[in-house]
Amino acid sequence: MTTYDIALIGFGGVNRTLAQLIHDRGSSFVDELGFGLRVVAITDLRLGSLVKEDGIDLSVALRLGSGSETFADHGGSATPDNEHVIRNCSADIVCEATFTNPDDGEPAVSHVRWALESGKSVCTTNKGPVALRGPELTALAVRNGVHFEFEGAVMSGTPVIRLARKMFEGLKLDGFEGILNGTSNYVLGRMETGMELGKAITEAQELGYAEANPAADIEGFDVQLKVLILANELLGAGITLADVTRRGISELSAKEVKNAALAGRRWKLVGSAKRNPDGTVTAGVEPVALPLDHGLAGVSGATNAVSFATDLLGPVTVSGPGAGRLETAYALLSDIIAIHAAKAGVAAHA
Ligand SMILES: NC(=O)c1ccc[n+]([C@@H]2O[C@H](COP(=O)([O-])OP(=O)(O)OC[C@H]3O[C@@H](n4cnc5c(N)ncnc54)[C@H](O)[C@@H]3O)[C@@H](O)[C@H]2O)c1
Ligand SMILES: N[C@@H](CCO)C(=O)O
Repeated sequence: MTTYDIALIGFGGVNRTLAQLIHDRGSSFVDELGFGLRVVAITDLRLGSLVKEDGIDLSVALRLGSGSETFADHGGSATPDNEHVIRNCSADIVCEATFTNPDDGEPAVSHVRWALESGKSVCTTNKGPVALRGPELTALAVRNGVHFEFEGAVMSGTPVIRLARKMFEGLKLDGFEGILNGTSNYVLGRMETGMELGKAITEAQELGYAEANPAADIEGFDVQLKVLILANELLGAGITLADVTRRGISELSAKEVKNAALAGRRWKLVGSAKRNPDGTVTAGVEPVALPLDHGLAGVSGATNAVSFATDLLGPVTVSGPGAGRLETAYALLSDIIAIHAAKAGVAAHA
């Protein structure tokens, strides 16, 4: 029976929920998915680091976080020791779910690089490494015979990247437009009811949607990274973050948002990219007051949706959860499933 040993880098909402899934359903994975999962290392800024080659007792790890206990109280260290843990633990797969840093993607870029260099595959929901160093890290994975998967970096557990890659073969993608941030979409919906921006943001934080610094959601930095990922990964745009224009929603008042809804329009934060006749790609993020009959106007709450412009089918829209601890933990599980399938494929052709 195949068992994958997992290292969890960052033990917050997403990786903690993945650990809960493994704890609760791990025994059914073997029958359902053809493999078992065992967590052999966890690091976190607040909890430190814990490494157990025969598997960490997740019922113990999952109880930590609210009190003063750290991994140091359970045979581990009070510090994350990320490079040592990532390079030396026995994990087959590293799940990187630390804070997204939109400036340079660090330290997550280093976490991913250390894992790939030490022959470990990586699954990540962290947009930084994917948006800012994606091609370089993918090439490093190939050179080391491992996998770099990042389905959860865009639209959480909604499999937009793998779907476009596998199901759009033969189609020419000329662009996309979408609602790619659950927090801002949830906030705009609450503002339509008259709720002030600050209170709506607090609600999104309590629901586990928001970034550590919610300005990333509200000012469009999160969508800017996601537009860059989709443009480069799916349109082959070859652009950089500086090429993606950005405006957020903090410029909108609750009154403007509410009045627009009364006038038959809905404010949405829209990320888009369009291939120009000369082959270059123009990309950006901006708030738009959409007419109610627009395909994206009805996308509410933390739901995301992206409509791809294709040559043979016209617009094709993918919609689903764009944020949420469980939804995003599933994205990491879907990455592990993809790695297992790739390994099985290789074995089948060996
Ligand atoms: N929550 C969602 O809905 C969602 C959806 C898609 C993608 N993401 C992305 O997934 C990542 C994790 O999201 P989350 O909701 O779990 O965030 P979170 O803030 O709940 O958890 C992040 C954890 O990482 C830890 N951490 C930060 N820097 C670290 C470091 N250098 N070493 C070790 N641990 C470190 C923090 O202590 C924290 O516990 C983020 O990059 C986020 O943008 C989140
Ligand atoms: N904070 C992000 C999480 C998903 O990337 C959002 O609200 O969409």
